[in-house]
Amino acid sequence: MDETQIASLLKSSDLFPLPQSLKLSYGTAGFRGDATLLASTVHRVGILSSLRSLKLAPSTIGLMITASHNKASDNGVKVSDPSGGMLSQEWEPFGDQIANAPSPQKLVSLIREFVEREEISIGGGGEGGEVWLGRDTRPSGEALLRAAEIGVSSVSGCVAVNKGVLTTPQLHWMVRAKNKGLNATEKDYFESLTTSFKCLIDLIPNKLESSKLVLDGTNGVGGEKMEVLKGYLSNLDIEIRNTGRDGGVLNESVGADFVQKEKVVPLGFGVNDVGVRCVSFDGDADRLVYFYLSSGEKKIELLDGDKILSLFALFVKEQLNVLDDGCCRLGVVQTAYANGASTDYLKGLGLEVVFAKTGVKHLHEKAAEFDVGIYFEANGHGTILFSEDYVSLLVDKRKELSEGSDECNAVSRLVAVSNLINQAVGDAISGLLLVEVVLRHMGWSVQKWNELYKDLPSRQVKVEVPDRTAVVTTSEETEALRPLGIQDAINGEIRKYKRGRAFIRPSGTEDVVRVYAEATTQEDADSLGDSVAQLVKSFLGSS
Ligand SMILES: CC(=O)N[C@H]1[C@@H](OP(=O)(O)O)O[C@H](CO)[C@@H](O)[C@@H]1O
Ligand SMILES: [Mg+2]
Repeated sequence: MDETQIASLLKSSDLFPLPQSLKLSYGTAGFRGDATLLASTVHRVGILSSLRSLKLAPSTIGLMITASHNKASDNGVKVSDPSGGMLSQEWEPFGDQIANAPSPQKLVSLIREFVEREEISIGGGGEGGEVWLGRDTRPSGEALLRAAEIGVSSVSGCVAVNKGVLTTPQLHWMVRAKNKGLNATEKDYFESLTTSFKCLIDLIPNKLESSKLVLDGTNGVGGEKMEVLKGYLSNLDIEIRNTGRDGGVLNESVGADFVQKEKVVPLGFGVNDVGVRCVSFDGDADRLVYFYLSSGEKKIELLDGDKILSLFALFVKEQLNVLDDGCCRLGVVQTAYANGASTDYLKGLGLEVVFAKTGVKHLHEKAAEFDVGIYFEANGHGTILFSEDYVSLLVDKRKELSEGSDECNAVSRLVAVSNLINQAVGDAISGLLLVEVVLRHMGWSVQKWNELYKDLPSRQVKVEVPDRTAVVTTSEETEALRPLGIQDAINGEIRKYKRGRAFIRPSGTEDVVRVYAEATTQEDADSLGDSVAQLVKSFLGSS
């Protein structure tokens, strides 16, 4: 790094001093926190993104400003690698180091060391770097995006391109397309999704009239983008509520996280919606869950990520059965939060089920090991990954099949699904379109879909503790290794309940320890959850 580069980094870092006592970690999904404290973090992630782009030159990197399901006053930042996947985990420790560097001088010396170690060539006349920036609808997003732009441009030869308000999956999709040399605008995203959606609808053998779907847009970017998408589609009957324009607050008693965790209707939904198929997005539209009201009360029937996964798995498997394609390795990936009944159901279908740590970066990695890998977190974040080799095999196969035959239709469906469902990351918009197609294909109502299996009652509790990092778990997060003795105490509680299951882990996105409990009745699940939460408090102290 030459003197001019060092001076440029020092000058731009002076503009964004680190707030006192801020301690951040890249976590499950990037850096998150109170938006007023994040300018230095976002600026530094701008620098990191430029370095990543130079390291992998020529390539475009994505930088997304969002705090997803967290409250509106929070914000955050996460990075997309050129593949459209999450930032390589190998770079996360460097991200942590620079985000927490106490002074511009220390920051620059860390960057200097890293650039040398990684042999990144800056301003050497090689390929320049490019970072595409997106943000959700949070009011703090604009100023933070500006901080990111300044960070990106303080690295010589790197340019920041502001793509404005986007969902997280849109940005990931666009970055992936750009690096593959494909058309990569937001319009291309909408066109690609709607073309494959129409193709799948055309391939439905017995088309029935479809009923109305109601979307809870969580007062965020997802509702806004679904309104744009509606303009591209004639065959989707959808009503959009909680768009953010009707006075509601982002994620406040609305959205996928609220609906999935609380199991009650979001604001804006009520007695008039009994029996209607409804869907909720989260704040950056990378998660979706379906639900319906079975009575006039607030309680809902929830169709979570596990049920969406099961629906997708059935559909894909049905197509593979038509092809009699025993050589396609189809697998599903879940986390410890997956409802035990869903895992039993999937295994009962003869599917290979594997487990990963919480956070889509972990699930994505495992799903990519299959020809077709379906992954979902129970909270509704997931997608279907098709290996490139398998898609080309399908495309070649289609050429040999007679048009309109069952085999040809099955191949066409699979290829269309690979174009519809976001290959970069879980995407509420493309997930919604695929659920709608599959339900119509099966001729199923949301109630019928819900009957695939019955969820075991479960309960999630958040416990605020002085230091959540005191909880250390095994790699699949089902057992706590620290604090010493807590797992034995948890096991003691679990043993008291029929089909009891419970685990704890530190959240990667909130300053809490999470407790998950499952049992055969809701009372038992609640009681198990509460007693494990009590154990957490007594081992770690409450804050
Ligand atoms: C139990 C739960 O829902 N955890 C969520 C949540 O992570 P935590 O590390 O649990 O805070 O946010 C992540 C990002 O959206 C998501 O991937 C994950 O599934
Ligand atoms: Mg999200």
